[in-house]
Amino acid sequence: MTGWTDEVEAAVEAVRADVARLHAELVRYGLVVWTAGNVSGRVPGADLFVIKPSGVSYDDLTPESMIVCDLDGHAVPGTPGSERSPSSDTAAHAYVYREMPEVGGVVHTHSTYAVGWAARNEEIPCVVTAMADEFGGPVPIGPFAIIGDDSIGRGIVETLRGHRSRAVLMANHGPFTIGVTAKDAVKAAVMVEDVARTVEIARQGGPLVPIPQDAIDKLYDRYQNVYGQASDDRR
Ligand SMILES: O=C(CO)[C@@H](O)[C@@H](O)COP(=O)(O)O
Repeated sequence: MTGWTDEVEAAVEAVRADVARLHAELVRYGLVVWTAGNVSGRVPGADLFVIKPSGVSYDDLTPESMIVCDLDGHAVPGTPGSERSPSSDTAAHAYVYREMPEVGGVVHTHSTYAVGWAARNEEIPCVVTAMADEFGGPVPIGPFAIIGDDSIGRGIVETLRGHRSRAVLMANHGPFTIGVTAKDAVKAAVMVEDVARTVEIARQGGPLVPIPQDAIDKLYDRYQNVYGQASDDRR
């Protein structure tokens, strides 16, 4: 018995379905191997979020197997999935939701090229328009942080708060992305791997040419405010 209102119950069901489905997108875009990545989504109108169980095959993820947590990262007792261990990164996701109320989704993957930049502790420089559009500049490196407690969350927040980028490459680990929804955070995870790969390959051919800051600003503004449809999540 959770004591949730009908509205909260309905919102939880919708986010469970959304988060379960979005893990398939990580597979579809080649961002994960085995179970090395996770998606979570905030429940609108409640101090709750939904995250996957730890180490469970993506093929076996269903809405009912998702875990509903409070913003301290504790599973809500008696809810479906609460008997399982949540993702190893639950405390990190919870910290982001507590500290950044504008965030509605968090994603982590070990996508190959983004992890390559993280392994070198090297930010991805803004040398292609797709980066200016999506991230508004370079994709930053976050601190090295131990897995399992809120250290990663603190690193994400200290790096991304006030930054245009919705992706951070946690040093020697990999990308974490945020979004206004879980789907939006998945999009950022797809895009950061795409630019990590493109810029890596470009650098093999010769020196990279930075985009001037005023052009980055214009590209970012257009993509955030004009590109796509007025009904898009980010507008
Ligand atoms: O990054 C790590 C471990 O390095 C984890 O996020 C990743 O393996 C996914 O773990 P979970 O299955 O979400 O517990």
